[in-house]
Amino acid sequence: MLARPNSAAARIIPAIDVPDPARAAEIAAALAPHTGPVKVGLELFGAGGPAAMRQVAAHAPVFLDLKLHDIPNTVGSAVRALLPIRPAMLTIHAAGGAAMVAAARRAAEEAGEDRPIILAVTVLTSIDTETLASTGVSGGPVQQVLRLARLALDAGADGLVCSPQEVSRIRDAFGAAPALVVPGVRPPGSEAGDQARTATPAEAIAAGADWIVVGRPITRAPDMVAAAQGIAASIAAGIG
Ligand SMILES: O=c1ccn([C@@H]2O[C@H](COP(=O)(O)O)[C@@H](O)[C@H]2O)c(=O)[nH]1
Repeated sequence: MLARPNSAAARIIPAIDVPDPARAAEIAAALAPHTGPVKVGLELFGAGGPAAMRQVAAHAPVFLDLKLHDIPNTVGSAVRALLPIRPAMLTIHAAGGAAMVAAARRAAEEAGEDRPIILAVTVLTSIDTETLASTGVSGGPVQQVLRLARLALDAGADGLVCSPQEVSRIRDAFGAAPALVVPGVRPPGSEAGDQARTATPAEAIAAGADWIVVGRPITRAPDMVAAAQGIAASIAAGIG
């Protein structure tokens, strides 16, 4: 399994959300010396499938963020089908329930020691209190994140995806063991866009994130490498 990061740069997962596999491989090649694992998500996987993921994986371990959410048999089978492309990390939705999480973990274990880290997405970082309430969940994101975190970790998830605003609460409740991968991260002065629960890279890491996921603030910057280096410097200094 992928080890926890040991440098500020290694904590940054750039999200390569482009629909062009060749461009994605170029971005991965440029950023890999300055960051950690790279994210392949629904946009790139939808455009280029396993072949696109393999091209990216030539440069860095892949955080395959497909957010699987289906009946347990289907999710277990989907995880099994993805093992040959060797994702380092793979996401499922905690809201799929304990049996679904357990099926994902069991399937991942078929890969042996090099198996992917199974990460359960709690509440998407684009969801605020009002949006969550509109789906029938009252009490706010923190409460729901903690509820889903317990469900997922008890069922066998290796870690969680949550916003920077819940990281310290998760560490308080569950300690150092769960791997925490944290999107919704915005360097000071950058646009939140559709992200609702945000904090800066340094704040997310100080709260206890293992990895932060940063997409547009890096991939839409005039100089992607400089943007990634700036984020790493802010983490190392604990500022920003
Ligand atoms: O709750 C979640 C889970 C995953 N993501 C993913 O992270 C990146 C964030 O991209 P930005 O451009 O930095 O907003 C993106 O690939 C999402 O699919 C998330 O944002 N929130």
